[in-house]
Amino acid sequence: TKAKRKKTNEGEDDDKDMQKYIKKQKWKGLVAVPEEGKGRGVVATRAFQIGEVVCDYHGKIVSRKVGIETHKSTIGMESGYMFFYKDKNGQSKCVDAHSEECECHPGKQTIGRLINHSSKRANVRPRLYSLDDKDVILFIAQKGIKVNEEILYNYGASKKSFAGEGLDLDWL
Ligand SMILES: C[S@@+](CC[C@H](N)C(=O)[O-])C[C@H]1O[C@@H](n2cnc3c(N)ncnc32)[C@H](O)[C@@H]1O
Repeated sequence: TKAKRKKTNEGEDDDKDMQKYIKKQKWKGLVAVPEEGKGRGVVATRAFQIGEVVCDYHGKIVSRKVGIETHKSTIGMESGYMFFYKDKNGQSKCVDAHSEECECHPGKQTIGRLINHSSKRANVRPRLYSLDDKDVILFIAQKGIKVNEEILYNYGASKKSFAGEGLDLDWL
């Protein structure tokens, strides 16, 4: 029916928009702001519905091994911007976002790398997506998100896990 077709088209349009935002790293409804005790953080400037794509974690896809090496060699402002995951073939990989500016978007601060951690107040969760055969880590709203709410996800790390080794992670 017409209504059904319209709905399908709307879904396709949403997908096209999302792919454009991933490629251009131009997500809507988010702003980076200073968050007390956490450095910077990401806050919603519009409401997000449960299940909506909020943004992605943008960086360079590397192997877990390379990710660990880079993680160990980064300090200060460049430390803590690695996203470890398993790809669709079960291979351990890492999104390396340690550089303030990535190679593919010079002069641009990508927003996903600025999302802070919370185990109790997380409102987005990561989901693996593929675009042009490249892995993309999307953040999906796991509950309704209101304007001015900080975007948070559970890093899934603890003081004892790899990310915490030798680091002063009081906030975990
Ligand atoms: C991926 S970055 C998040 C953005 C970071 N706050 C910034 O200003 O660039 C991860 C780092 O943010 C800080 N961080 C994340 N969640 C935090 C929290 N709940 N409390 C305090 N610091 C946090 C830690 O320094 C961590 O290494």
